[in-house]
Amino acid sequence: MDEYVTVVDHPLIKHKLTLMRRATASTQKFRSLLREIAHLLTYEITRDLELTTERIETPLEEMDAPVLAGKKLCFVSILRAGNGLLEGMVELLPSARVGHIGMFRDPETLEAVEYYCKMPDDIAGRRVIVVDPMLATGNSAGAAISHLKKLGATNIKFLCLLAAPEGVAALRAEHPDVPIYTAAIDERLDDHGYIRPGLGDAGDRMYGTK
Ligand SMILES: O=P(O)(O)OC[C@H]1O[C@H](OP(=O)(O)OP(=O)(O)O)[C@H](O)[C@@H]1O
Ligand SMILES: O=c1cc[nH]c(=O)[nH]1
Ligand SMILES: [Mg+2]
Repeated sequence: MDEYVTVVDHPLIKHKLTLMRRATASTQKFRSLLREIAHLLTYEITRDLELTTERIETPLEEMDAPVLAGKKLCFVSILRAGNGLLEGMVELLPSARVGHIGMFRDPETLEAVEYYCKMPDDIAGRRVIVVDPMLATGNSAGAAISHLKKLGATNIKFLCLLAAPEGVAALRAEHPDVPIYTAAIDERLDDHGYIRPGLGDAGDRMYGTK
């Protein structure tokens, strides 16, 4: 891998991801773990946010205290499963703008089919973080990022929970300017485009649709 791929390596993330992988994890447990991991991943992916200072008064004296500058952030959730990560992210950064892009994978071709898109008008000027728990073939993330670039976005990162080596390679090739952050890279993709060992279908596990 290269410097554009960050595996966020932390014992808490590894432990919580293991709990999510277990086939016995309930829908409720799966969702709450995803939200918790989203907090930890957000901590890492926002490490380079600029700061400025504000003059404040503590109970004892005045000081110049650090605050986030600009706050021109936009999170883009790839529906449906992206919303599980998004929820945890907006808890940490409640002033971020949010865009949604609906994608499903054609089960035969594994190509991404877009069915919805709603973005803030000023997306071109924002730092964009695209989120989807699963990076399998890379088709969904690649198509979502291409759409955002057509809308003028130039500063884009991609955040997922679990990636296949094939998806990382495909996304690096299609969008070499987009850094990828993930909690883990698994062994492989299977013949149906599932990440192995993986955790199954993230959307179905989050929403109990299977
Ligand atoms: O890298 P890819 O091969 O494109 O696979 C990853 C995509 O597959 C899943 O979505 P799915 O199509 O199951 O839709 P859902 O989120 O509505 O369940 C997942 O949430 C990603 O969006
Ligand atoms: O393993 C996979 C692959 C694509 N989408 C998922 O939700 N899981
Ligand atoms: Mg999807």
